[in-house]
Amino acid sequence: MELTASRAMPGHGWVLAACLLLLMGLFAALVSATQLRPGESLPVEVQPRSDGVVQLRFELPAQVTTRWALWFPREPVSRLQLVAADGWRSETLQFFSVGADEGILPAGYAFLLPRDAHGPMTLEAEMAGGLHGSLRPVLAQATDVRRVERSGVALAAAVYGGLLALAALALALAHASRDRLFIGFFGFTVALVLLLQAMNGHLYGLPGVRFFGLWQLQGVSALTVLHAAAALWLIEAYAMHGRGYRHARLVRGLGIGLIALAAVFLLNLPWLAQVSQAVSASGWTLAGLAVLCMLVDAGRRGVPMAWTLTAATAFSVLAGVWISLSRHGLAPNGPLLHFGYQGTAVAFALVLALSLTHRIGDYRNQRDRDRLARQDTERRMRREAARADLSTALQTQLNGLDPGEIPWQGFRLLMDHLLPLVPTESCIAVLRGYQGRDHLLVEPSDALPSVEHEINHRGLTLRRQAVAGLALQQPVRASAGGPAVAMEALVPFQMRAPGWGVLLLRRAGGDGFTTEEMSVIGELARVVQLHVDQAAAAVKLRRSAEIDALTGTMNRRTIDLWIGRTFTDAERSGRPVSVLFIDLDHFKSVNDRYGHACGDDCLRAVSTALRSVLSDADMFGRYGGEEFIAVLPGRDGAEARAVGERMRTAVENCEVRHETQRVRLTVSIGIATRQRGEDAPAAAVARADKALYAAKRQGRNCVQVAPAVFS
Ligand SMILES: Nc1nc2c(ncn2[C@@H]2O[C@H](COP(=O)(O)OP(=O)(O)OP(=O)(O)O)[C@@H](O)[C@H]2O)c(=O)[nH]1
Repeated sequence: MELTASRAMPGHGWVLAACLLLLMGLFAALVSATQLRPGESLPVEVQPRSDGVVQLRFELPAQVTTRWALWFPREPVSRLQLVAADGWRSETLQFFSVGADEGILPAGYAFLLPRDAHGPMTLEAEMAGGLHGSLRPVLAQATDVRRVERSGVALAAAVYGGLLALAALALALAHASRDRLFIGFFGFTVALVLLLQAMNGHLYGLPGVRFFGLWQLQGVSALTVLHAAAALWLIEAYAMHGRGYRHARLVRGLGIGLIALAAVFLLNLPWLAQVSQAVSASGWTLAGLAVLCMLVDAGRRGVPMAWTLTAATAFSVLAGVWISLSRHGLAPNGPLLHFGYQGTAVAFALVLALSLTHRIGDYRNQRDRDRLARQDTERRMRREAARADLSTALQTQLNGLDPGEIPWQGFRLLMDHLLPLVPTESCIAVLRGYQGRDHLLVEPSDALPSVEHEINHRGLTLRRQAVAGLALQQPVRASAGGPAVAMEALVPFQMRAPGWGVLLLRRAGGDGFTTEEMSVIGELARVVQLHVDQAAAAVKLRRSAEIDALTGTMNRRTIDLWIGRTFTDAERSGRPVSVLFIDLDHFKSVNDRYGHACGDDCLRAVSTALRSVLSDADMFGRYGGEEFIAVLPGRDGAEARAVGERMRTAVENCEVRHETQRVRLTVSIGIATRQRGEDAPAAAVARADKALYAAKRQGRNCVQVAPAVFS
């Protein structure tokens, strides 16, 4: 089975769009809550002076019904204090050190004006740390300022909470998947949270990390470039997943440069303080552009979510650059832009998180592929084990069987090994004319009578299907045209015509056999047939080594083997054994006169005539050329002479017909009987040979029995 790795999850785009819309809606609601409604604030005239002091002019209502406050968004000025001409001084607020009464996530600097303040007022805002362009004072009633502060806290909490939730998710995914990419995402998110906290001035009020305020703006710069390096590494790993990026070395070099820059910022060198912001903003922008290039390249290659990430990155870079410029008074500023940057950063992190969930789909596909591969391996191993088991069983159990029993036993073993692998209701092996015999094997065996009838009925069709040689599946119907009650797998055996055979397996219901099952059936059937053919051929070969090809009687090798055993048995039992040597008379002249083919016919005819005289207990064979031998266990010399005489007569009366010729032959016979103490045949054979020689000398066509000692 082939798996296509689905890169995108179904409905993923909709989930993403819905999440983003929800997030943006939440941000819009929270940001609007941080704004004062029209009429809630009074105008303030801002006049920066060359000595760094900013003059603020405004007019409070004459009626003192409520307390007024001046509120500044929390920008990174190191110190801020308001001074009135009459000597009134506000408390001093610092960006890098949050006072205990400012709360944990202050959104701005709030100064309560004197209780009785009314009419026109001029205040001087003394600040250190630059960034005058970002000073946007808001004059409102103290209760409204507190509400704006509370909304700011809620917005910041939502931003940090969302990002920290994504960081926790990244850690969980990293643990589950052991993919370094999720650790990268965790690092990216944590760096983003720290950066936003540092930029919003929240980091310096948190217990445990307050000390970070020591680095002042250089700390913010270090976090800026670290965040840029994390984004660079993460996007390179995500977008270039499994494939080298053309400019990978450049990107890595930039990343290492940014980390080195962060280390330099953390040295807190005084001369760097002035330029750290500009340098870090440039590094951040450069990294953003590199990320954009990689994402565009990835988008072109069809990496999922690459275009969405490109859009989110472009927004983030633009917002970041804009904020940087506006802080230096080079671009218009506004709360929406400030908070919008935070929203864009969170949206970017969310899009990235959703993009990374594609990896989960990849893992799932990979796991499915692994599982399928494992199942496939297990199946192959089971199949291989079954094949090996069957081969071993066939090798041991077919050995030494009668040729007629070999196919039956072989196909019985096939069923025994096949049925546990391919569960079926019934299994039938039909063999016709296979090695000269018909076989029908049925499992379960009590179905044999009905199967026999059915197979006879289907004989012609089955034969046609067997000869076609194609394994197939077909429905089995209870009646012609009726519904299918079972599926039948038909696997033909490859047999030499006119023999044919098929294996039929039936499975109840409509469930057919899988391709794998059909293949296993075919493979095991082939294995069995191979072994059966080999076993039958081996028997044939063994027989041909024992039998004389011309006469079909034992050959000399077999006779030598058996005569030795007969003599050993006779010595043990004390019974007599006689050996007869029979030689055709003047056979050379038969060959010369009628030809060799006629001579062969004569040898066959004489062999049959001689054998006809002997009993089953006697041994007979061709000893070589025109010489035969007979071994008669339990017969003494007199009995052997009588047998020899009958043999001689049988040949004498035999007329061999070859084409138009009629040939008559005679034989001379020499006989010897085992003597006491002889447990080997050599001496008796030699005496029989001498007796034969004597018979030839006597004039042939006669029988001579060897005396104990020839003179
Ligand atoms: N056609 C045929 N002839 C064979 C075969 N084996 C041996 N012969 C022949 O048997 C003949 C044996 O001849 P000889 O040993 O001279 O004996 P003989 O002619 O039978 O004469 P005597 O044994 O003395 O009676 C030879 O001509 C062999 O060629 C065989 O397998 N087929």
